[in-house]
Amino acid sequence: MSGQPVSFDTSHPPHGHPDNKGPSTDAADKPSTASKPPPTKPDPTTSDAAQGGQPSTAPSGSSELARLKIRLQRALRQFPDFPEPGVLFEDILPIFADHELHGALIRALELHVTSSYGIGSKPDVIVGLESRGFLFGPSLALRVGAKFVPVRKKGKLPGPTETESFMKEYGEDFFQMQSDAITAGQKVIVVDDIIATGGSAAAAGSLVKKLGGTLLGYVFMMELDFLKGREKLDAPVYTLLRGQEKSSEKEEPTKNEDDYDMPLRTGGFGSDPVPANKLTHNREQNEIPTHKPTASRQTHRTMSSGMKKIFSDKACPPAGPYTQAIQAGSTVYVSGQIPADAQGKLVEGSVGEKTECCCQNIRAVLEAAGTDISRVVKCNVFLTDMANFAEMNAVYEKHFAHKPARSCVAVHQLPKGVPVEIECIALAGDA
Ligand SMILES: O=P(O)(O)OC[C@H]1O[C@H](OP(=O)(O)OP(=O)(O)O)[C@H](O)[C@@H]1O
Ligand SMILES: Nc1ncnc2[nH]cnc12
Repeated sequence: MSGQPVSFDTSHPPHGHPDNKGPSTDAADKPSTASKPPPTKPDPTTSDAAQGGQPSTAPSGSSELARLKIRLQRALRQFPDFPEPGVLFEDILPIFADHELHGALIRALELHVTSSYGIGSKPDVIVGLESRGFLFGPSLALRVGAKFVPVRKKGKLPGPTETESFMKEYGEDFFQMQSDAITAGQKVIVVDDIIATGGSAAAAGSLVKKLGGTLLGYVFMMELDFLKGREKLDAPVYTLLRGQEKSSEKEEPTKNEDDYDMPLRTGGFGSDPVPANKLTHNREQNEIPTHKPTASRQTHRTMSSGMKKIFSDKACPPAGPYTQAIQAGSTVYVSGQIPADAQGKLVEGSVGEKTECCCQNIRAVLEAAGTDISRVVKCNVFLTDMANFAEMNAVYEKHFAHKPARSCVAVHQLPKGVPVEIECIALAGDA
């Protein structure tokens, strides 16, 4: 799928532009400057051939890095609606499928590390996150003379381990490191392909610190800027390539193919609505595509399904393959709301306080849909214990004063061990 507009601003050279030989304007270039060349001498494995045909005249670290980045950026692909509808998936694998690009990637990362962490702050350990961090972490470690240590999902590493939890698409997950993987005071860089919400990287950073390591920083191939994952990290963050920068381009005029004079990356849907949580769902209210969209079609045109996704950043974000609410015609279907806040964190307290949180989430989602709680037609309340009915009801009736139709059932279990969940169906604002 070529010829799709891209979303990043015009200060960035577009993907694949034939004239794009100048240095990237990416802020990520900053740590490496001509006045601060890499402290280590290039070794034979960083020769032109190994680097995929870089010029034989040794360029300065920063200009070489800029050129490598342009080549790498062109190779990226995006797949809309993978692994589920509404997700714009960044595919880094074409880089590894081409040995020159693969070499370029490792060289680019090496340039960053050697120029940013000179003598005295050279990393002792590169920590890679399962599983895509394993694709390049070991090669980078070899290049910079560090050891490689994996962070793995729970239950994969033998012997004593340290464990850290983090939130991902289907609830909580756990990362582990072997307890003896890092010795106290060792300097560590954490690497991974993508930082999205930052949960995985933050958990890895915590593990490094638990083991006594000194966290020098994080290095990613790509960042989904709008998710602000880097705010979860307390060490410097470097991102090599440009990822999705915005959750939606709704406010901007649709660009035409003619606005671009170059081939764009295969499968690029950069101007499309883009993901927002761990699996990066569309952040705003977006139409659900029912077929593979063309660039202009997916750029904010009404889709033939007529369904609209609703998202509120004031309610608990989706924690799986669902949307907070879907508007279909004049009806809004709100997914079951559990007592978790806008960061997805479970609220503590009584069943009454938890019911209050469920109701507040419903209010926020309905508001995002342009309607409100007084237009709720039907509620379904799920309790894990009917003994909590009265306490739930006392809070519920304050919110649903107009007494919509309701069912209340006791269920064996609810997600994340919560005692109450409430879903509802409402009339849309314009109904
Ligand atoms: O910043 P976050 O929101 O935590 O998301 C980023 C993580 O998500 C992806 O991994 P995934 O869990 O899909 O596993 P994989 O690498 O095994 O595919 C990606 O490779 C990062 O590790
Ligand atoms: N949009 C995305 N593409 C690839 N990997 C991801 N991990 C989290 N979000 C992702």
